[in-house]
Amino acid sequence: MKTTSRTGSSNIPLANDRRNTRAIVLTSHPGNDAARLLPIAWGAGAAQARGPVVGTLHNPGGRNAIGTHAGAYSLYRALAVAAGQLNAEHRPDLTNTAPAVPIGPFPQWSDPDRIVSMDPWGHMTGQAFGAQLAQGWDIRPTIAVTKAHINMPEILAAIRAGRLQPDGDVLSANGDARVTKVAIEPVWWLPGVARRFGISTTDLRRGLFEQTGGMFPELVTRPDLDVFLPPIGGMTVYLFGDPTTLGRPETKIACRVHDECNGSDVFGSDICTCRPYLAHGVEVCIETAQAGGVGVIVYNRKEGRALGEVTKFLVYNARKRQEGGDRAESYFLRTECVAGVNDMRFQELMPDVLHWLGIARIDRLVSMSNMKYAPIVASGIDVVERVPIPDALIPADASVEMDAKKAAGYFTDSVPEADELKRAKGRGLEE
Ligand SMILES: Nc1nc2c(ncn2[C@@H]2O[C@H](COP(=O)(O)OP(=O)(O)OP(=O)(O)O)[C@@H](O)[C@H]2O)c(=O)[nH]1
Ligand SMILES: [Zn+2]
Repeated sequence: MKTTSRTGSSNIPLANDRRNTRAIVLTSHPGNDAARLLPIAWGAGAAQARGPVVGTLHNPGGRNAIGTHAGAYSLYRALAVAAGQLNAEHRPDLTNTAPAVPIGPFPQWSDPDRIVSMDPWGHMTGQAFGAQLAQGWDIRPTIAVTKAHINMPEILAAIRAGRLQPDGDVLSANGDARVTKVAIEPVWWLPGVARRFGISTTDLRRGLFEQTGGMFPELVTRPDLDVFLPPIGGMTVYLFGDPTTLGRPETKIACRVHDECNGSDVFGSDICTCRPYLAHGVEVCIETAQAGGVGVIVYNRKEGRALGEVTKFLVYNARKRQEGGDRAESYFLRTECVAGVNDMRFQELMPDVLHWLGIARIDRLVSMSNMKYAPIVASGIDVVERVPIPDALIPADASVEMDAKKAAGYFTDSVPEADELKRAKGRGLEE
């Protein structure tokens, strides 16, 4: 490759020569200074006692975690560096990037087993670890908190139908809703993740090592490093109402925890209920915020029940081509045939973000999924009411999915009869 080529508008001086001559330093064996000088005491009550997570790539001895920040994008970063567009030594200038609204600390942050899949101090790195930053440690935020206005056609329709009333604050007459939005990257404390699933840390680390094709040797060679920045998508939280009232027992909370479905969420595909239920969740959140509470939408990047979109589309074909047509009875089976399981979302980790927000009770949980409800309750959060999707919002082609979920134990008072499940209700491939 020609190392002098440069594209894009970056003015960062290139380190091409260094890029090609820098020694490769293996991080797979102990002797690591950061792990000794900045140990992480996961779940310690105060930031200084807990210590910062350091995933820098500049100094292999300056790390106390496995993996890299924004792990899901690390290969794009590798391309940018290899192509000479990004200086591998670049350190972010974090001026003015601090949270737009303070969140926490909450008592839940100081229980090591309560939050194991994100860093509760991840948005407060500048504030909490100023001393270490001043010493030159490369400490980066894993959470960013900002503010926005969002506008969804379903919310405008709810205003027109008289279900929502604009108040000029939470909701404007043009359908704009004011939100605080939070982007969260995963940070796994491996002993806690293993305990959540009732497996040994050794088995977890071995599984992670093998299933990533040996991408992170430290998983097996560095038992002194307990924190892993996994190369997977994180989540986004949308908060409606005043987030500074979170953590107070009197604050009413509405919540939808939603898993990504690009086809429906973004493109409006009618094969499932994802976007309609998400929009209904936003409506309930706005109502709750207008009554003085906080509405919480958690959007997890777990496309196709964490099986991925290719698997999902393969399954759609299999469902629609099978003898007897697309029907609820074989809905999960068709997924299992392709993926080996019908779901890999591991909702056991999902309540972490709710504890990070200081939530101890959800007044209105906008979900019918027992796979979400059970871990939320088991993690110590009370759920007062479960809000099903209104029947009128279920798209025509989604009735196969809805019947299958209800038959599999979805929260409902209308479990479909066996005959219903056998009946082809979904469209064929050419319809
Ligand atoms: N693999 C696969 N995934 C699907 C299919 N239909 C929907 N999904 C995925 O299933 C997930 C649906 O998640 P949610 O909208 O949170 O719904 P849920 O888990 O059924 O629970 P509720 O909260 O009651 O809606 C998303 O990740 C979708 O991408 C399908 O046919 N195959
Ligand atoms: Zn969907």
